Amino acid sequence: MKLALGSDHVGWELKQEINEYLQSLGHEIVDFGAYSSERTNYPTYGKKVAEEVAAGHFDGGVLICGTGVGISISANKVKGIRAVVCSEPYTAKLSKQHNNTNIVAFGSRVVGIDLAKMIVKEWLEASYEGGRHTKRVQMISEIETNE
Ligand SMILES: O=C(CO)[C@H](O)[C@H](O)[C@H](O)COP(=O)(O)O
Repeated sequence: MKLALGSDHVGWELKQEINEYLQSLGHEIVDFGAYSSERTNYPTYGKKVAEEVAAGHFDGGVLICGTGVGISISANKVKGIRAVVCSEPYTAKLSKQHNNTNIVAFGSRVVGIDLAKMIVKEWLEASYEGGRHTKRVQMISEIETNE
């Protein structure tokens, strides 16, 4: 898969490790920053990755900040984005199966590298189930349209 990565300065180090891991699994990665531990602002990167995914340039996105919360909130402000923030792989898996998430986010202050790897692996390997979930996901989209 072609994946867009983003983080703030707090998530930068973990993003480097996740980038290497995803490439080792054969995925094509583009890192949209941050590119150092110098203090920056997570909305910048949440928005950029979300816009790239929403535009169809990537199959999905991975976002990392201190908790995963701010950067995922930022991403979810972009139309067409369903970003999940999670700290264990079960939520990541079901977010794809039931909610058709297209971005997974987590926090470098919350999960270590091994759990982060499990989260992204479960998320990437899961597939959206459609069926009874289709109407609900459409209802989410309609919220955006009716803004
Ligand atoms: O977790 C985050 C947002 O949900 C951010 O990484 C931190 O809250 C924060 O922005 C880190 O910035 P700091 O100025 O270095 O504390």
